[in-house]
Amino acid sequence: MPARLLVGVARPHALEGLSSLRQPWRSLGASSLRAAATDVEPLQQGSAAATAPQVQDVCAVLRSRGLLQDVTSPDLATISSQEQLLAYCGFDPTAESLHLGNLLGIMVLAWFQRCGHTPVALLGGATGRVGDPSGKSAERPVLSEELIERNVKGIELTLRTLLQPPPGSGLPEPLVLNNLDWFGGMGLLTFLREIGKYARVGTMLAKESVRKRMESESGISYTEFTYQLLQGYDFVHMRRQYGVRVQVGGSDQWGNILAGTDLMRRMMGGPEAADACGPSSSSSSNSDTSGSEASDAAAPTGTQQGAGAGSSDGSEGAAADPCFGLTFPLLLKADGSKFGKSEGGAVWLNADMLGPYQFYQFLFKTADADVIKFLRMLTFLPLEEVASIETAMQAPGYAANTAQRRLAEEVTRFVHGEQGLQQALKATQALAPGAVTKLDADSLEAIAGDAPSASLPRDRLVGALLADVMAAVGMQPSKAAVRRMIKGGGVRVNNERIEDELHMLSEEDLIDSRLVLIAAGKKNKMLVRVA
Ligand SMILES: Nc1ncnc2c1ncn2[C@@H]1O[C@H](COP(=O)(O)OP(=O)(O)OP(=O)(O)O)[C@@H](O)[C@H]1O
Ligand SMILES: N[C@@H](Cc1ccc(O)cc1)C(=O)O
Repeated sequence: MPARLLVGVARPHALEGLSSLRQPWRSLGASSLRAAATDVEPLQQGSAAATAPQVQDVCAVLRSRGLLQDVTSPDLATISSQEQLLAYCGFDPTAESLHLGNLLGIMVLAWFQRCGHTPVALLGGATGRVGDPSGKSAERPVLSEELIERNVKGIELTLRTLLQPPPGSGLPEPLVLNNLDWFGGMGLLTFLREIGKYARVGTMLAKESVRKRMESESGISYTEFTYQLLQGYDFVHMRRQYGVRVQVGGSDQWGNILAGTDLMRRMMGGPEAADACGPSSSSSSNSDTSGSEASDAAAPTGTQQGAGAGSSDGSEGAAADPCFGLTFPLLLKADGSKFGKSEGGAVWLNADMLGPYQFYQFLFKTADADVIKFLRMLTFLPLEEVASIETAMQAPGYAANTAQRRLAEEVTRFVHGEQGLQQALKATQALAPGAVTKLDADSLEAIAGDAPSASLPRDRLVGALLADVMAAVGMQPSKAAVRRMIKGGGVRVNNERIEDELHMLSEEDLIDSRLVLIAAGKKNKMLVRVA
């Protein structure tokens, strides 16, 4: 029996019992991984191959979920159904947290993992110091070393947590690497002799990311121009050291990914590497390549094959195993702009930067037009279930936002765990107008980032007129305005409607003796703390 594909559960922790995948390579050192990966027997239906590690065609899965835009060779489909592969995605530490757009890369790695392959998360400790010009109209600011280190820690934890397989699931453990480990100690002369020698300036200049910036007034620095070589070498290095054979990234990374396969061909040489690592013009799995860097896709490949063949670290044999690049479409907002961190209003994955309640609420507000697509891309729900949600949406009697609720629950559970989801659900219920759920201070703190907050000394809260408090914190322009709102039934304290214009706040109104939530109408909420 082929391995069952692991769908239907949002968080890997919940996977126990679902998997028949094993991981015989788990106890192997990193350098043995490649050998182990090539020892895998092809999977055969109903044969003794049941004892071999189980792998599946990851391209078919990714395509069905809308997560495959381009692939450098269609052979990846066949090879991924026969051999265990290591697939990597890189993340530069340009912020303390990853964001919703980055979740796509994590999902793609997670699907590789669920198909029996090893996900490799690469932290760009070195590349983050250089700055990727892809998709950027201006030079990136230079971040301090301390900030980069802090950011690395922040995103590393998220990657490790989200890619952690449940104990006993049999899914491969993730590998988390940092490119500062190989670039940190590399001198300029080594870089120029060992890497730069194999790069072609013409090809580098032709990259969309470089070309666009060269046309701009400020141009491009030599530093950012070099970025593609660093990312390219990452692939070469990880292939040699760990047997990584696939690089994935958003469609904006196509140029950098090709820089990797190109450099690999030149540095490692051999006709097989040349054949397998180059992009194939017919390989695009999706005719809509709008997100890809068009000129990069058309960049000449296979020219100067094997130039400088052979590598200084004696890994020529690696050329026999083809390597691949794969991109997924960018996650776009309703206005067509990319979910990112530089574009403002980032939907952070780190709970310290965006609490589970706000994260949940953001997904809950997904437009009807996007929700099915997001269910496919951002959750592990079986596609049949997504299809039935889609059908239900068109049927009479559909309760509005059912699909959005499911999306928000699945993604929040995956990112923030069951506890985070429960916190988000509790705050959501408690804040529904007229809700009977009692608020607690933690739920209130969870929404604090959403509602503005203010502080007042205890003696200006306890025993004070509500109208005075609301005017003092600026919720209404005057006490008279507050009184009018109370009369109209628009004022709530901790979600309970206030009917008395002369209502006084008491100690009982202070949740956990430190917080009170005041609402004037549906949208104007304020969390008032005891100073
Ligand atoms: N909206 C998005 N949809 C899909 N993938 C994305 C999105 N944003 C970023 N990625 C992918 O996440 C990986 C890491 O991206 P990175 O953190 O550098 O980008 P970013 O957050 O968009 O940065 P910036 O906003 O500073 O450009 C890349 O593979 C990139 O393509
Ligand atoms: N260039 C990628 C991050 C990355 C870094 C190093 C790599 O080897 C791969 C990817 C980005 O900015 O999104």
